[in-house]
Amino acid sequence: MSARASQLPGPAEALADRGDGRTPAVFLDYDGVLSPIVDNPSDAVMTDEMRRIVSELARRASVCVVSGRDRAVVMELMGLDDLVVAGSHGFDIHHPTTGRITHDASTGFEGLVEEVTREVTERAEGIGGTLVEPKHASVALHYRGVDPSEHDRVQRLVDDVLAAHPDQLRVTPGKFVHEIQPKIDWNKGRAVEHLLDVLELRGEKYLPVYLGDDVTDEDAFTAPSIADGGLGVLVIDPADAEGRETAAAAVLPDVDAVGAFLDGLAR
Ligand SMILES: O=P(O)(O)OC[C@H]1O[C@H](O[C@H]2O[C@H](CO)[C@@H](O)[C@H](O)[C@H]2O)[C@H](O)[C@@H](O)[C@@H]1O
Repeated sequence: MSARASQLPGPAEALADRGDGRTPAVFLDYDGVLSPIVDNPSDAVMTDEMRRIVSELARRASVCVVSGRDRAVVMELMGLDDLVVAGSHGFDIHHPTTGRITHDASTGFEGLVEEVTREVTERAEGIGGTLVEPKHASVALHYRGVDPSEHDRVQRLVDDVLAAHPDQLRVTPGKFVHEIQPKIDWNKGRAVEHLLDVLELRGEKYLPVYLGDDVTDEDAFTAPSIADGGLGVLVIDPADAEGRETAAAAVLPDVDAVGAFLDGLAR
């Protein structure tokens, strides 16, 4: 079910309505949730204060990070290596003690991703302001720094790449970024469901909570465990909330509010 973001309550109110005292199983997106959106992706380093909050929460509850980023990159930006992290939009999942967490969609596309990353990198060199971000299981073409008059060229580049691999690739939208991925039925929502199984977080004891800010996070908000009985929290600037339909059940306005919410969770 989708709602206008501007009409949703804060998560504390949404949780009070549920009033069930379950232990949260927390799933966190990275950019726009644990770190504010900035011009250069490599500048999105998590603050010491957010690191403290997330680490302390992980002592009280299960915490997994589910990011569009390459797993190694998001771990470095967080400065934490003791959390379960699902990188590349949930394709590449790692547990700090047991190692790689496999799933049906996790292998078989490495060569294609490498080939497409090369192709995108070569073609993007001709468009000023683009930034190519290679990942384990996808490639991101950023255009935040591209003059708006050139956005069509960026779109054409992506369309051409997709047209050359119509059955193998898809593109997911983001904030001034095109994410080119294998065309596989896997996303952040599937990753959350998989993690709930593998980490044995199912049952009436647990409340699955997912915080995200982007279009790809809607896959997690609509995942059965979040949509039915869990809690999806959209992080969105109130100025943008009127124009955003979401499957989340609650909203927070910014990264600071995320910190305050996580700090108070499971106490
Ligand atoms: O799923 P997430 O952890 O939220 O990652 C989504 C994408 O985030 C990054 O790009 C976005 O944030 C950048 C830093 O604030 C910003 O410069 C960029 O315009 C945004 O699109 C990241 O670079 C991507 O790889 C992620 O897929």
